[in-house]
Amino acid sequence: MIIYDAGDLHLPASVLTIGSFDGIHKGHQTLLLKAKERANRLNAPFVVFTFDPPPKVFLTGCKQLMPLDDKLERLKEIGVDYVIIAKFNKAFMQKEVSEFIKEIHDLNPLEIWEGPNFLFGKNREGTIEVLRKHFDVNIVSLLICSQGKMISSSRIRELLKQGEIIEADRLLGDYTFK
Ligand SMILES: Cc1cc2nc3c(=O)[nH]c(=O)nc-3n(C[C@H](O)[C@H](O)[C@H](O)COP(=O)(O)O)c2cc1C
Ligand SMILES: Nc1ncnc2c1ncn2[C@@H]1O[C@H](COP(=O)(O)OP(=O)(O)OP(=O)(O)O)[C@@H](O)[C@H]1O
Repeated sequence: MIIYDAGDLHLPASVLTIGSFDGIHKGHQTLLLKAKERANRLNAPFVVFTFDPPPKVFLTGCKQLMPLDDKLERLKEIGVDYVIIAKFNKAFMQKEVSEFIKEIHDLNPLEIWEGPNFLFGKNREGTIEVLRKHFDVNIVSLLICSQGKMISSSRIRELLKQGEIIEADRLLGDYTFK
């Protein structure tokens, strides 16, 4: 189910992950599949809180790897129960860390899952340590590629810019979730 306003969703329990997830590359897939596994284990709905457009696209004008509809399709294949899509704009960006945390409380996450470099809130002031004061936050290890390089949406954008389509595709992965 797709929700456009986080305030519209109140859950007694959930497993949550928050992020841009542009491209749903292999690193994202590792994180999403781990969170899904935990949601199944805890018998709680799996919620993804994402942004449209991805914050980096809005802030820097860089190329978006994947249209929103494709992202939603991938998330459905992974078995996400609820996707919250926050419109990322100047007004949303001003939201304080404490206000965002209040919204998350309405989802009653039993666990939040992120990668190690996750930040959130106005001026990117929200860290994993801040989030841990309120929730059980779990971190997956950063997935790197076989040459030891970082897998990230930014790196894939860079590879595409340089015409390295095969390498970019490799990092995006083949989406065999079913
Ligand atoms: C309430 C809120 C406010 C944000 N404000 C800013 C901001 O002022 N500057 C910024 O660069 N990013 C801002 N972001 C985006 C985050 O830096 C980050 O992109 C987002 O939490 C997704 O994490 P990810 O980039 O690891 O996917 C904000 C995010 C949230 C949730
Ligand atoms: N290679 C990776 N391994 C594990 N988790 C990752 C990896 N890349 C991103 N994540 C996690 O996925 C979530 C969403 O991150 P985000 O969409 O910003 O990814 P990103 O690839 O780093 O994007 P960008 O390069 O545009 O900043 C965050 O919790 C982040 O830590």
